[in-house]
Amino acid sequence: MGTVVEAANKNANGSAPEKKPTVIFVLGGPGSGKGTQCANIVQHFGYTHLSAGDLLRAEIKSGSENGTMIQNMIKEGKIVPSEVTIKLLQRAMQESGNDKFLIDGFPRNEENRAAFERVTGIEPAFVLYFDCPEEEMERRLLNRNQGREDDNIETIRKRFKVFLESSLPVINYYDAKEKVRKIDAVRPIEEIFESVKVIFGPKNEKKAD
Ligand SMILES: Nc1ncnc2c1ncn2[C@@H]1O[C@H](COP(=O)(O)OP(=O)(O)OP(=O)(O)O)[C@@H](O)[C@H]1O
Ligand SMILES: O=c1ccn([C@@H]2O[C@H](COP(=O)(O)O)[C@@H](O)[C@H]2O)c(=O)[nH]1
Ligand SMILES: [Mg+2]
Repeated sequence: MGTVVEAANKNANGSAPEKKPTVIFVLGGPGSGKGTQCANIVQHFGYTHLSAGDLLRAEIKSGSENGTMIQNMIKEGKIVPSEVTIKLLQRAMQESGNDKFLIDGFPRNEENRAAFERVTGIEPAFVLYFDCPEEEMERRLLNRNQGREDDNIETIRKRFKVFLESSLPVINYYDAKEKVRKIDAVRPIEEIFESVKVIFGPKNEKKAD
């Protein structure tokens, strides 16, 4: 006979429940360096990086029926409806074959957050928050040169406003649950990654190939 904890961990049919994937939300203002640091974390710690913005941009390119709506929202710096973004994230998680994910740039508002937790049943292990002042983020975005339709001063200002009004409350929500790991993002990339490494810890490092 198993322990009480083992019994509680079994489904109605007596089988062990599926283990939930580990999810870390990577948040911060536009241009704070989320994607840059996620690339390093992937190399070092073996997570799969899912940028919600990249998934939405790929959906536009795929010719999906939602493409025009997504493109218009991104040009305006607005937040795409949760059901669209969550479906893309769920599909990418399934296709990855991995069980640990950096979800970058999502959830962007309270509705995103609640819908993700309701639909997937997943709560983040923690939230990595890259803290960067607007003037530095603006400089980085205007110099990014990746041809993004939203890297122009007019859309950048709208994105900053949406971040302050809608995304910061999500960070505050997780902060109240002591889940936020805040990083000073106004330093050289390598120095920031040293702080990131401390948060993930040496025991989570990938073994050398
Ligand atoms: N610590 C840093 N110092 C200077 N430049 C940086 C730093 N980190 C990233 N950058 C540069 O700033 C730009 C924005 O970085 P990145 O794309 O990683 O930000 P992001 O948070 O993912 O932005 P977005 O929210 O728009 O997707 C890139 O050109 C990147 O090379
Ligand atoms: O969860 C999300 C993520 C992104 N968007 C839209 O995409 C752009 C660009 O996002 P980046 O994270 O900067 O790549 C963002 O301004 C939103 O318009 C979204 O709606 N929901
Ligand atoms: Mg990014």
